Amino acid sequence: MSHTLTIDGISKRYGDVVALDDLSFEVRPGEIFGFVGSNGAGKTTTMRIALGVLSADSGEVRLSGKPVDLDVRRTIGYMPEERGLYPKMKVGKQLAYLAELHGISRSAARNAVARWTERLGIADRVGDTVDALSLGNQQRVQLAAALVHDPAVLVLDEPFSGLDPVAVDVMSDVLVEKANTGVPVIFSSHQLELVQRLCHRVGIISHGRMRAVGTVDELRGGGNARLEVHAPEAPVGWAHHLDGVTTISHLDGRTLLSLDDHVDDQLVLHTALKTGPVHEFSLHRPTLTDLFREVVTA
Ligand SMILES: Nc1ncnc2c1ncn2[C@@H]1O[C@H](COP(=O)(O)OP(=O)(O)OP(=O)(O)O)[C@@H](O)[C@H]1O
Repeated sequence: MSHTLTIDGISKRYGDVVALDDLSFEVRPGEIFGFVGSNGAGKTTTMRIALGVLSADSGEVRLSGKPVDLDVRRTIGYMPEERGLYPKMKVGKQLAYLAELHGISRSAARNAVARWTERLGIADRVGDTVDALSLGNQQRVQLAAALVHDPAVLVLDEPFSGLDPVAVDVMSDVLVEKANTGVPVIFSSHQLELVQRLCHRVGIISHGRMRAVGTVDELRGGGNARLEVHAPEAPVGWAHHLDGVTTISHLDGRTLLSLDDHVDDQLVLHTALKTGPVHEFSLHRPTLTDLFREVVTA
């Protein structure tokens, strides 16, 4: 059965710190949702509340309409940011134990451990204790721990941090594969190129509030266009007087401008030509990184 994870108006304070302020969004069946935001924006707090290990002051998290209780929690595959493995326990034994904790039979757990350790490239380490593994391999074990009980939802807190490029590819393939079976997948990350490439939709959180949600294309369409102008003789500030035009940078005759919707780029070209020759004039849509900067500094 496919599920929708709904975060409905959750707020959370730690003393005076407002960690989450009426946050709402949903992750749909088969969707990979990228959850991005600055350090301290509220991502981990949201995910911990979604899993039910932390309670919200107000608001609710539901899985297909059902509030997250102990039963629902067992169907969620969670990868915590602080990681949560027993360092002295053997990888295979630990994964089988965690699968059984989620209600999987012993033989099914054994099969799942074999399947996922093979898939994640750690099959030859099942007899080792976790603390004997490199950090990247511990992370693969942590992902295996989130997968061995065949979860209905995946909630992953910075699963890509510290992974080598091959491990990033393996992790990406696994998330796509799970989403293709109808599982909603949410992960947080600071690697925005990866998020842009992998996610169906993205949510940008800042100071505990969701500032933008949508497909990468929707978000990029909504952001200001970027104009790159190479006019070697143009003085600093040549575009400052133009209405709706913001200078982002100016270096060695190359100026990067942000254009509001109503701005006619030909007027900008005209202005640039008045300063001398224009060797390059190119308009592009913002990347997710550009949008992120715009949203979090707004
Ligand atoms: N246990 C806690 N006690 C007090 N304040 C906390 C606690 N946990 C989180 N906070 C505060 O809540 C806010 C949100 O933190 P959170 O860890 O959710 O952010 P984050 O987006 O996951 O950050 P990062 O990208 O750095 O992991 C921050 O201001 C943080 O300092």
